[in-house]
Amino acid sequence: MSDIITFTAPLSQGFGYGIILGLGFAFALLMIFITWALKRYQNEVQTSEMFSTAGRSVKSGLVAAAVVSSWTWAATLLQSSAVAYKYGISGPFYYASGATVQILLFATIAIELKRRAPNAHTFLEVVRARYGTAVHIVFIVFCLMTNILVTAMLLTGGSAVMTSLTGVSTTAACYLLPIGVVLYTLFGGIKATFITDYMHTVVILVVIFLFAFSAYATNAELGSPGKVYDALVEAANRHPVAGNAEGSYLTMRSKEGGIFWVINLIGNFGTVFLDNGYYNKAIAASPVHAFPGYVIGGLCWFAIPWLCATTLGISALALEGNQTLSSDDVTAGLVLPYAAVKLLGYSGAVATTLMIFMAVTSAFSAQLIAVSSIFTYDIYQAYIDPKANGKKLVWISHMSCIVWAVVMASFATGLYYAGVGMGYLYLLMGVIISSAVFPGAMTLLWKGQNKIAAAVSPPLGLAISLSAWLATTKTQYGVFNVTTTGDNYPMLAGNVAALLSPVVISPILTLIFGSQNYDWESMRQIRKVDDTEVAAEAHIDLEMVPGEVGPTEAQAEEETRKLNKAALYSRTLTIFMALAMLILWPIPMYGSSYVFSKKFFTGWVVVGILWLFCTLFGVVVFPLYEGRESIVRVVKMMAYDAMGTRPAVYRGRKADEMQASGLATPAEKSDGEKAKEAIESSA
Ligand SMILES: NC(N)=O
Repeated sequence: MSDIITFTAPLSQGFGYGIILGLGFAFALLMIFITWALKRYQNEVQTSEMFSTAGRSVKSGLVAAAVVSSWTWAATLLQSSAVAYKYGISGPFYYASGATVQILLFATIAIELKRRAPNAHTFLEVVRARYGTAVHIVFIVFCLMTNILVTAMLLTGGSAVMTSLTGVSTTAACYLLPIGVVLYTLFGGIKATFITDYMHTVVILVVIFLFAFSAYATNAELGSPGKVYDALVEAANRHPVAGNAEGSYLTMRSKEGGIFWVINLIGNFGTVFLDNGYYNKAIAASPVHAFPGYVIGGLCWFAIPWLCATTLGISALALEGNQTLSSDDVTAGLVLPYAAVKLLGYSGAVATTLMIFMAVTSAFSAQLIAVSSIFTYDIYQAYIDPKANGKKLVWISHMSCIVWAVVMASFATGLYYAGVGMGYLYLLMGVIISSAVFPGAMTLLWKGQNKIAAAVSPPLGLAISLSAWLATTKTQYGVFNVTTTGDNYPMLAGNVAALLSPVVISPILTLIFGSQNYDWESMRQIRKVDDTEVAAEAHIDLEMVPGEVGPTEAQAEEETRKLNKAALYSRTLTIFMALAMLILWPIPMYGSSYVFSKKFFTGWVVVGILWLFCTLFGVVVFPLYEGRESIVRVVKMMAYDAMGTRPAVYRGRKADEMQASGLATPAEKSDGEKAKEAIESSA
């Protein structure tokens, strides 16, 4: 019988509060600077359009980086390591592939959204335009449930790690973690969060490399794939894994791992297809960049949980000796911090605290933008004040961020006291939300689905999934508690029922009540908000703010032509990539019950490390390359400003107006025009 590992925080509480509050405020300051610079040098005023759509001009590199950062939750690092610890080498793959295919498939949805509703702010607006109020309300509920679950997982996972490593109170962590991120999201809106998210991703990648090189190259106890391999063989001798081929940790043939894979796949269909954040990013992308942005983002993201868990979850097994982590600690997400401290001691604890802080805050900021756009456009503007101007909508966006953060901190604290950890929520998410995935996707893909099918199949699917989940718990265990309801089998039943029941219900209801035969016109009629007042207050001409002026007719036609061409190509490519991750790669390995040889394991680890290098290129180097002209222009203008040699042409006046008001000289006029041209060409 192994001893249960007890945690002693290696860092001080002062360090924990310093990271949570200090880094939070530092990012808020940085965001104030970025927002100021974007306004001064790029004319990006925080109009309501800018706050939630970034002027619809973001390029694929930055879209990919934003997808990676908002899809890298605390769970991506913690839960993936937990399943590696429980099921062995298959766990990281099942986590990573089970959450990558949805991003790849979403690329297709992103194109449809751009084609069919070019002026939409949220997915829900599109639902309303097609089906009207009843269906809109159903989807508001499902989308908000998605945001509740994701935010709760961020806070429960993040606070558990902060407590285990620094000893800060879990309640305090739940309330303090959101402060900095709310501040910086308020100042920055979606565009500025794209930029800070980029920095968060850099930190996360560097920390994963640090741990990977420690475990597989430099660590005194492990230090090579061969030694890790030997330690895994010993671990399986001490406690063979039930349901794995030969009881080994070194096989993809894992029954429980496979069950987790299905649950993971289904839950993540919900958290991508029903999270407004992913539609927000598609909306923020310039039309032709949405598809490559999502494909690059998905492929780059894969390596994060895969290598992180193949390093930390596996190192926990290799280094635990005769001890073992309690199942509560595994569910709470503490495998990763345990392994990090075992590998790198004090530095491992510091690196983990930083990495988890970055993962929680960047994903949290994406949640805030998503939720605020629902409250602003889908609740306030839709039902409370349809004539609200841009200024009022910005205020509503800000208030909803603050209220959401307070409510979610309280909810996460409640979950902590109820003994519900991040791992439980992770398995549960599909049961609660995934019945809206099929009718939601069909809103953009199938002209037949009628209003009744769209309104009824999500709640009916939810009733079926809850029944399947609870009935399986009852028949398997006879009692309901966190352990029994959180077991793999009840969760599997609930998840499968959630995703698949609407696949049957929606077509049947469409057949009974008749096809809608939708012409897509009402989606195209969605209009932008009038931000004239906000721009006037910032002394900037509205037409100079990126995204405020629509394309000319010729430009729109050209965009539609490109999007139509991309639609066919994207469907083929994304379906092929999804099949490769779901069938071509794992199924032969599962079916053959192959147990890894030492050489194969070494190759597996090397591929993981190389893939993370590709990620580094895709979401760190590529966005810089793509944005090089804007970066050089902004840096040059900052230098002019600092030297006092450049007149303030970016104060939002056209040069002729500046002249009229005595602010400009003829030389400034040509600068102003150049600036405008530059903005147009960068947009
Ligand atoms: N984003 C996920 N599922 O890690």
